[in-house]
Amino acid sequence: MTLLHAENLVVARGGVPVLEGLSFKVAAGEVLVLRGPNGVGKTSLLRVLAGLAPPVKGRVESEGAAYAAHSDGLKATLTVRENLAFWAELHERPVGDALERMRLGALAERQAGSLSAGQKRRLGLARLLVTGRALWLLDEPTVSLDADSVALFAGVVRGHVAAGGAAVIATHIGLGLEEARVLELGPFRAVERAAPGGFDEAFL
Ligand SMILES: Nc1ncnc2c1ncn2[C@@H]1O[C@H](COP(=O)(O)OP(=O)(O)OP(=O)(O)O)[C@@H](O)[C@H]1O
Repeated sequence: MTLLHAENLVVARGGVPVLEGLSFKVAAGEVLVLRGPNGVGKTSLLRVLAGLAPPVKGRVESEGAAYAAHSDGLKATLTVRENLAFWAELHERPVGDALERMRLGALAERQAGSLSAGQKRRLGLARLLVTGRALWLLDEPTVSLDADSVALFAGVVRGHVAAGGAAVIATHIGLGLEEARVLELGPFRAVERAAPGGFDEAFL
């Protein structure tokens, strides 16, 4: 079953096309890793896939996705448990075992604002579990995570796809998900973006 279908996408940021000619499908049970140098357009593409920004051209079809980005969208004054309860209510779902699965049990009564960067990240990822969405769109999900937490995260993704979910993940590091398909975005850079004289925009 296809959970995401992107067709002939042109993706812009700030009105400037950054990626073009992108077509791909993501099926249940699949992990697609987006790769490419800083500024190539991974975040911009994920925002379009999540429906947060429209594509300049092309189409995105999905049944809706859970999106997790740099700003985790956590409520700083609520506890870890309350944050998850808030998200669960929003999605009309039970909190279930999200706390335990992201090893947040011991931090359940702490205010989210007092967590370390990595702990906040784990809470942001626990949020995905309570959305009940089959498709996860993840922007650099392992930033601030230590090696154990990266492995924990990879295990949660593996469990999610084994249960019929799918994930699209922008990341610079290897996640140890051998089954993941990799989409290199470099070849899809929008031509208009290339400055004359071979100027390398990657260093802007
Ligand atoms: N708000 C914005 N307005 C205009 N241009 C932007 C904006 N945000 C990002 N850009 C530009 O759009 C291009 C794509 O950025 P994007 O964040 O999608 O890249 P990325 O591949 O996710 O990068 P990174 O690996 O550094 O996270 C970059 O050239 C960037 O400078």
